[in-house]
Amino acid sequence: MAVSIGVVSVIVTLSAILTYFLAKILRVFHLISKFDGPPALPIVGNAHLFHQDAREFFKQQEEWMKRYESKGIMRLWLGPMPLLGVYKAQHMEVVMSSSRHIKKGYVYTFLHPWLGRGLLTSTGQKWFHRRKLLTPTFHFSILQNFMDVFNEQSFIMAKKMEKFADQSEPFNIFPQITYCVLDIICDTAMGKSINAQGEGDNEYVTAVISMTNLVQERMKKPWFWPDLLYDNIQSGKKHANNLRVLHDMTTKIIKQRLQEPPRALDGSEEDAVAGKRRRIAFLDLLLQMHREDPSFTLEDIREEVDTFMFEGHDTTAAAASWTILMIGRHPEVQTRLHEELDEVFGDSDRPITADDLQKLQYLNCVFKETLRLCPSVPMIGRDLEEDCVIDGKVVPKGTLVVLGIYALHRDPEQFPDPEKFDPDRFLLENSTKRHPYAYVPFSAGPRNCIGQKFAMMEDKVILANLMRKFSVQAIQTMEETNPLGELIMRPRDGIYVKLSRRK
Ligand code: HEM
Repeated sequence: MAVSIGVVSVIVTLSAILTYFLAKILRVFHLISKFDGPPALPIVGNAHLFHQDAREFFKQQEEWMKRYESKGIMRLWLGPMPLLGVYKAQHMEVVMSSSRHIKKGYVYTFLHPWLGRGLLTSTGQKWFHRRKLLTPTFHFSILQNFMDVFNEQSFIMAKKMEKFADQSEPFNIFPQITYCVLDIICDTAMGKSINAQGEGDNEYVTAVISMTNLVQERMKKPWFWPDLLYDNIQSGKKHANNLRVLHDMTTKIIKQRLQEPPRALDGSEEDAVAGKRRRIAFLDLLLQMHREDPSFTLEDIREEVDTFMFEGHDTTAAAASWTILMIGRHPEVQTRLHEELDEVFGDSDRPITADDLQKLQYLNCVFKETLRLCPSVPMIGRDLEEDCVIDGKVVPKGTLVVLGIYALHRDPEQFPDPEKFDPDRFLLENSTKRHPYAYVPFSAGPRNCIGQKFAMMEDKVILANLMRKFSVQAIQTMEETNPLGELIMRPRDGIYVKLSRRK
């Protein structure tokens, strides 16, 4: 009798657990099925439809987004996992403005080995604390100190470009800009000059570029996801090797700098050898925080320096390169830009100041319009930790919400004739009525890009210093560059241009 009571209670408990999970699954299925999307199969969902080729996959996403454009919501099943793509301003607002939906999607875990649980990858209280701690490091007064670096490196790049000027063969400008922004981010994040723009191979630069590519490759290929498998294939071994180079370098620099006397954080100190102001880097500010509060450890500092290195190079390189493509394809825009630059700088080749940037309003519009059509971060993933309501329907906890910035920026209700490149859309008089979440290349709300002002200043200095010297002619359409919409939106086939000297 005692045995049968035991058996019955086990069966009852198991049934209760099973019923609980089944009810949960059915609830998710029931709620998600209220949203439209391509027909799905049991178990695999829509995974069998996905193109393996990166370019074809991006085109497929564009085609799907178009199909469900009127609502700006599209449902997909990644196997048994529900995914909701949203790309109307009012839906973006629901997720982006909330301080509850801040958990990054699963694919961000592939950044953990490199970036740890730093600002980009952490969530909950840890993220909140870090964000509060780091926000002052991006204050305008700190960024102004970086203008020297932006000018110095973009002058080096413009000088190097002279060899391409007036030659009949086009060249790929994307790698040149990437090396320039790598020099800038190493100098501003770590206070270290690595001379990526120099001729020689640099182990650290090679590792940053290779690591970024490997992480993107792994995100795209679910069969690369289990560590046990990944660690034993060629990509995984390369990943491990890069990781050693990257962490060795940042650890070495942090330790070196810790031995030195702290630098004046207002950048007022003179360098006795160089005879000019000693620059400060983000690292100096982070070390100061460590001195004041050792619970912010050296490992925490490394996470943040690595995060700035990762987030601060590909994004800005892509944005500046796409802008050059757009300028090179629109002669009327180029003429207006040259007129504005001539008005501010005349014949002078002096460095650009923060005040000059304020005056370069048309450049600002050109850059913003480029980020509309070619947002460096084309989409963002959020793992819902609680239900939310989008378009009057409940989206259940556990759904991966993909905020489609690329598609959002093409909403004809917000941007009539959306494929047309028209910088005037961003003149003050044309943008005041737009929904605040219709244009979000840097995301918006509590989890927006902390480096937004840095990126805008840096890229505008790079572009202005190039365009003061050269005219540019692009030989591809955007389509012909074969854009890929991965973690970063980048041209698969590079950006080929011809340059001619202005004077
Ligand atoms: C054109 C250049 C850039 C664009 C378009 C851009 C865009 C973005 C976007 C869309 C996000 C949100 C990502 C998400 O929620 O998953 C983000 C986050 C972030 N960005 Fe940027 N970014 C740029 C440049 C930079 C630079 C130069 C830095 C650093 C120096 C930087 C540092 C960060 C960090 C640390 C985060 C995470 C913030 C947080 O979660 O609190 N970004 N960026």
